[in-house]
Amino acid sequence: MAATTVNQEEIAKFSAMAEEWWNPHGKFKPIHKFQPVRLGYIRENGIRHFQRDEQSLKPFEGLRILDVGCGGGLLCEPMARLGAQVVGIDAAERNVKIASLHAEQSGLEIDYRATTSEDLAAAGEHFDIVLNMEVVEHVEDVPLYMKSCADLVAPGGLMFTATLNRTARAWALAIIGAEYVLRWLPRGTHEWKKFLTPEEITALLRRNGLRKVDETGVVYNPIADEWRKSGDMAVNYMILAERPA
Ligand SMILES: C[S@@+](CC[C@H](N)C(=O)[O-])C[C@H]1O[C@@H](n2cnc3c(N)ncnc32)[C@H](O)[C@@H]1O
Ligand SMILES: [Mg+2]
Repeated sequence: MAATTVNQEEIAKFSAMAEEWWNPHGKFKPIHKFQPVRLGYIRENGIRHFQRDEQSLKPFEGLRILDVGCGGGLLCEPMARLGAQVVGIDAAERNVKIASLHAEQSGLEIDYRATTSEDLAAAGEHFDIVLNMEVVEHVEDVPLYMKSCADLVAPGGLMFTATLNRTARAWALAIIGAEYVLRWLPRGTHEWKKFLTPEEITALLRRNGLRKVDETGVVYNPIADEWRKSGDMAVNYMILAERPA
């Protein structure tokens, strides 16, 4: 059998929840709550890196963006609104259908495809920005996944990775807290041993020709009921890397 990043159980799990993607109070509530902090991070770093006008309504005009494991398109749509040409891929056919339908309703043109990073990389495509957000902890064959995502980054391009750290605190908060106590996520959403540390992600990026340019933790502030950037990377974190031009 050829190497694959697809874990069929994971794909079945996400397919079964596909109707929920755009419900801010549904099974993807945590992702909806992450939106402001992660969109701000992508926008701010994209503008700085590609020397775009901060005041522009469409600062990503002319950039090609790939969203790997795009789900219902929660990141693709805001990227298209910022002016980017967006390709969204997901191994779950149902996600791609839901995402396409939603984009149509939103009046946005987004190229959604039911495929994987390894197949797209084999086809030789390249993007200015690759978004790898909340996916790596759900794939089979992490080295192949990270290699194919990295291969998709054009020279001078960026890759954003967001995931969960493999710490005792991540087990307590992201699994026991979020799945069992608060019930923010369905039980079984995450498997602790699949989490990767920032050092592991950074090493995988480096091995595949990308250089880390920034990293940040993302923490929940219960008083404001919002997620914010933080120096604390013990649970949720994001890493920004570039492929030197
Ligand atoms: C937690 S969701 C994240 C969705 C989206 N990136 C976001 O942050 O809004 C993980 C997504 O990755 C997809 N996925 C899992 N394994 C994949 C693979 N090997 N290739 C492509 N997509 C995959 C799942 O179907 C699911 O839609
Ligand atoms: Mg996840």
